[in-house]
Amino acid sequence: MPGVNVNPQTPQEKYDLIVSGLQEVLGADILKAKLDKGETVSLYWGTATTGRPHCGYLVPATQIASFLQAGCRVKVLLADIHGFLDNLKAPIELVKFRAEYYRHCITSLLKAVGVSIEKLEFVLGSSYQLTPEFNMDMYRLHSIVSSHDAKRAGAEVVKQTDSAPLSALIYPIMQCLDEQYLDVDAQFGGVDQRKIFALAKEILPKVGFRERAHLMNSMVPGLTGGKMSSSEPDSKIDLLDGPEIVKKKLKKAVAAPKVVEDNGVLSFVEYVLLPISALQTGEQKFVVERREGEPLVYTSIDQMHADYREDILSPQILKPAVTEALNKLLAPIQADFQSNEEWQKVEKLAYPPPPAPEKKVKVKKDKGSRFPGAAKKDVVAQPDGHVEGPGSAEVSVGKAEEGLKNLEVEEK
Ligand SMILES: N[C@@H](Cc1ccc(O)cc1)C(=O)O
Repeated sequence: MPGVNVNPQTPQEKYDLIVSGLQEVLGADILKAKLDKGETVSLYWGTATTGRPHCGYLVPATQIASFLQAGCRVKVLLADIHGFLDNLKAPIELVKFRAEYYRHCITSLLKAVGVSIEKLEFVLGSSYQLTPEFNMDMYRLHSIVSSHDAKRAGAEVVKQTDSAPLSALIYPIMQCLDEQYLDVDAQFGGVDQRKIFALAKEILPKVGFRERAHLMNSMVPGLTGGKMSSSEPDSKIDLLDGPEIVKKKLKKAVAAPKVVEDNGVLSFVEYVLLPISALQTGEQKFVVERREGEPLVYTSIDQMHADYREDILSPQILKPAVTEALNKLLAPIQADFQSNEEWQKVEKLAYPPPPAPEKKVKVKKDKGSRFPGAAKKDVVAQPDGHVEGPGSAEVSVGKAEEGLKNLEVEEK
């Protein structure tokens, strides 16, 4: 956001701050018209509550910080039903705990990037998406959108398979309708949401609702290289990862020397660290210490790219600087977590540990299990809970650990 006024007064300055750092804006006139009338722009960002929020969430959080600084009213949609539609195997109660976990994470995350969270409102999807009104409007939209168009809209967002469940078609339409029900002027999301945004722009007016603006940020490569994926623990840095883990993960991060394209570490500086510095101090600044010589002081990403291409700024000196800055951002989040029992409790409920792995044990003594004739034989506790052993029928005895309750065993 070089040259952007972070304390905007005029409509133009406000507009410039809102769109700074974005890759694409659809319906700019909608925003400008509001600003010109001296009115407050309201917008929302939705997140489906699935895997644990990781450091990649700092990117939208930083953008939201800019929106708030520009005077916008911001809603964060905790899209629990979308989380369910996206992963039908996750029971709905789990998705709700996840929504609660997300609320804690995002609140703390926004505080960490310097946003005063009073200006922000969280909305739980299921709080209005289950009402008769919303559902009737869904049916109206279903009647005017072809399954082909619904499928295409979700192509980059919803899991695609040959015989996708109907939920994959409902998801994008529901996201379109959220704009109406959240009563906002604009929706913000990654460019991966573009096709859903385009569908919303097309279909809302057809059922008598107003067309919204759409703000998109680029898909920022994951900090550790490649795509950040919630399902691969090492590919992302969890918000609760302590300083040593962050250091280790960043050390392993892919950041080829001299290559600025698809460089997750540099992108993190560009989309998170520099904008945060600008919002907090009025100027973009990032300092890289060197073992010899003066520290390198950067005030724009272009300077950093130029030095990186020349290897003046090497991954070896960049990574420790980013590690330190990231740990500084994460420290207050982790302190919040440590001091918030409710958050800790909900974490356990939202992400229960995976079932105990298969365990081979030798039974020393059977103190009355429901496992006839198990004593002194080799038994295997299966992850799904039943215990198998030679000469025995499979007996289901609950979780693996549970199944061993009455057996005095020797680990093999
Ligand atoms: N589609 C968004 C989540 C979302 C859900 C509903 C919305 O209304 C907005 C956004 C994602 O990929 O994470």
